[in-house]
Amino acid sequence: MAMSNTAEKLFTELLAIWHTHRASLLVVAVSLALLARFTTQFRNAREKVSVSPAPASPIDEKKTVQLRPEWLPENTTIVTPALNVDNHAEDDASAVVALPKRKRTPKTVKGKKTPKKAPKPAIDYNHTTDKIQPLIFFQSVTGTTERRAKQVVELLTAWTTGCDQSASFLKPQLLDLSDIDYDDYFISAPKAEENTKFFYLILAPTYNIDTLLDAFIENLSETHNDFRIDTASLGGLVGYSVFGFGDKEGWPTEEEGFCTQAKQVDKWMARLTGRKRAYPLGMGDVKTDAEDRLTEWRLGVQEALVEIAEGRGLGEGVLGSGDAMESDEEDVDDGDSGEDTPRVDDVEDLGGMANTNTTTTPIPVDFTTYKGKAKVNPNAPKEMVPTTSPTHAALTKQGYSIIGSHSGVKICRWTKSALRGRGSCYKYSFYGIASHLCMEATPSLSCSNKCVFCWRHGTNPVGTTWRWVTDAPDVIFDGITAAHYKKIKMMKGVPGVRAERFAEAMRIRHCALSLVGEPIFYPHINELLQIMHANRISTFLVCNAQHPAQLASLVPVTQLYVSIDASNKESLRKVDRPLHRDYWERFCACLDILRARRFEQRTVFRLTLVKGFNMEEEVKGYADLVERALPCFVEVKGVTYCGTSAAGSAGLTMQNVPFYEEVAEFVTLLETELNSRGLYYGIGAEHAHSCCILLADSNRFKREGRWATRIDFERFFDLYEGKVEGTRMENGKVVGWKPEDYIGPDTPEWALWGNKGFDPRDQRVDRKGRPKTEEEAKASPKERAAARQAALEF
Ligand SMILES: Cc1cc2nc3c(=O)[nH]c(=O)nc-3n(C[C@H](O)[C@H](O)[C@H](O)COP(=O)(O)O)c2cc1C
Ligand code: SF4
Repeated sequence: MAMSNTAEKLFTELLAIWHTHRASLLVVAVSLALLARFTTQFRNAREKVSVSPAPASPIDEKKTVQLRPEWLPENTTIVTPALNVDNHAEDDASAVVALPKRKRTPKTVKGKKTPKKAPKPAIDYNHTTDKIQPLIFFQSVTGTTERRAKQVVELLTAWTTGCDQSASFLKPQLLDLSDIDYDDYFISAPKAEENTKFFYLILAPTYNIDTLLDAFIENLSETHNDFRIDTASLGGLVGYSVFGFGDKEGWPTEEEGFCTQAKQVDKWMARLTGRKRAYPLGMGDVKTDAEDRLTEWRLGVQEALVEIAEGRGLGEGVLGSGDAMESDEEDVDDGDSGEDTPRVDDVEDLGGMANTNTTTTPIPVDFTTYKGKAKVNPNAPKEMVPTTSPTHAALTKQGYSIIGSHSGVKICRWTKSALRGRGSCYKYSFYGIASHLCMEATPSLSCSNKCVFCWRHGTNPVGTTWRWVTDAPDVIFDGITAAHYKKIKMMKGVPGVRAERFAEAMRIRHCALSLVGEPIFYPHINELLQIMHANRISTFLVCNAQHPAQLASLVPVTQLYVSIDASNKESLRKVDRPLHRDYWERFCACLDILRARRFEQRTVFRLTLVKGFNMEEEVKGYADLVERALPCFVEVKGVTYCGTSAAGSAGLTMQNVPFYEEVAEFVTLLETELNSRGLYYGIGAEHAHSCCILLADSNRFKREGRWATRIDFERFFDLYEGKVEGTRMENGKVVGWKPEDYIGPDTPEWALWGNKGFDPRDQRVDRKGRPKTEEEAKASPKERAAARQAALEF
């Protein structure tokens, strides 16, 4: 009872206080709430700042590299859920600011796209003054399409010279899509005389594996979606038509994949030309009717050419005249309703319309039999190099072991040479890596360049984004090491193999991630590197300076390379033939990243000199690049001629291979130029046999007047594993150590400039394996040229 009275009294008093101070209490409560909210916001903001910690390494400039959204990786296809946990490339890196990742979409839209609708077909052709230049493009992996394209050119040439309208035609030209620069033909019509008008014919096979055609199609789509470029930028053409080759035995219907890539090419060309399809897409089955279908198509094309030449145009609005909306795939991502398009026929109806004769113009059903829903998902990821592909066959024939579907390993000539005591490659002379302890591998056989000196043109997978089935890093590691050991074991019975070296070789100490392709393209490169480091395998990684986002987020390696294939934008375009249109901006961003990381890991510029392409007049330009990135080392190497037809078609011959003396002269000039700018690089070592010379930063890699370019590998791992006090790896970043901390012994006398770089403990042999005397070892230029051909790439 007493308790209840007290409570009642307390309640009455509180009520009285509330009535008296109601206003002030409310003000206090609101203020407290506002303060609490403000504090929370402030704390969140601070937490966000700390997500990008300041670089732990002693980076002197705090210069940040802006990563553009379009440089961030996309389209990573993961095969097992376990792989999905960490796509490293989305992380940021020291001194690198990553912009928010753009939406995952196969498109590269870089701004607002205007206009949305492709213009109606209007042919800018004056039949009294203009001439038609037919260009016949083809892509071929096994040669069928190339042969057929040549036939078409021959027949068209005969027809254009003999027909009534012959005065209107220029001689048809044949162009291989593997060799041309897309930008010269597929952004806008090529530059020519004012009264020359172009007509494109494209002959394309279909492959359900990656070929160069994937890159071509991607390029067409990017051009269409690039806001800087007119949506119908090929509107200047007078017309186009596509013919596809496929195989009905393996891909019986279009739904099952017959000629899908030709259909895609046709779709994008319709868009890019503003619906100037002069004749419907033709398709032929290589095993049955290809010849008949091709003849039929060619005759149709000729008729269309006559109409254009006589000033009758393409026949606007008529089916087959190039309506850009004719495919079920064409509009999925465009947001284009197509409301005012004269003929937005649903493709599923086209076959039906033809059959029921509801249209006045017959549809050549043999060519375009669009019907039914696709059962095969055209966007399903492909294997980069499936076992059934010509690329797989070609690589295997050349001694590569393909691991999974996108990685490769090969034991190089130097590994064999070192096993037999006949000398290691330049990596031994410069850095102390004995070739028999080295494994050469890549987790990505694909690349985003088509360098003139690359032997893989035509069959190699290329692309600007990773879009393949992805293998797990541990599977790749197990596969490449097992394949490497297997190949080493095969050397057991080879005459001259030294027992002790053979035994040593059964423990891989080093991995050169460079072979072919672009290793940082592989989305799980960081995990793969970490597995290697955990096994105390040191890593040299060479990248092509086209993937700044991946480079920025790469974990430290023992030595990080960037290929510098030219000193300026124009020259880089000619030498590397990059697929990325913003290749120069990407390249420069990679240089800035290299500069930011030069105190974390040893950074290297790799120059490959090609006479007539990137040597002459470029010393100053290369010096500018060195000044920009300040790499620890600059390796200068003469190109190795691969002697394939691909090299020939890229315009490369033996004349483009510089002599060692020419490389030496170039390096001396570069050294002088750098020194004149206060950049004290000097020639630290040479390996004449590989036509390779090393420039090194003398402030960092010279001790008491002696060059110290070699690496202390054990020390590298001790630092990496935190076994040296104050050092560790933290979140994939170096803490408490720098490249100078793992410098090895002085560069040996025999590797220094002027001594040619051959370890005297090894035996020099001639090309037939016979021992060379000291005198014979002083090779003539001719012998050196021959040796240079034998020298392997990295
Ligand atoms: C690995 C491989 C994959 C192929 N994929 C397809 C396909 O998906 N659809 C198709 O219609 N034909 C396909 N073909 C058949 C080729 O398109 C056909 O053989 C063509 O003629 C090859 O042309 P080329 O010799 O000019 O490279 C494929 C052939 C190979 C060897
Ligand atoms: S970067 Fe290497 S693999 Fe790629 S195209 Fe150039 S040479 Fe070939």
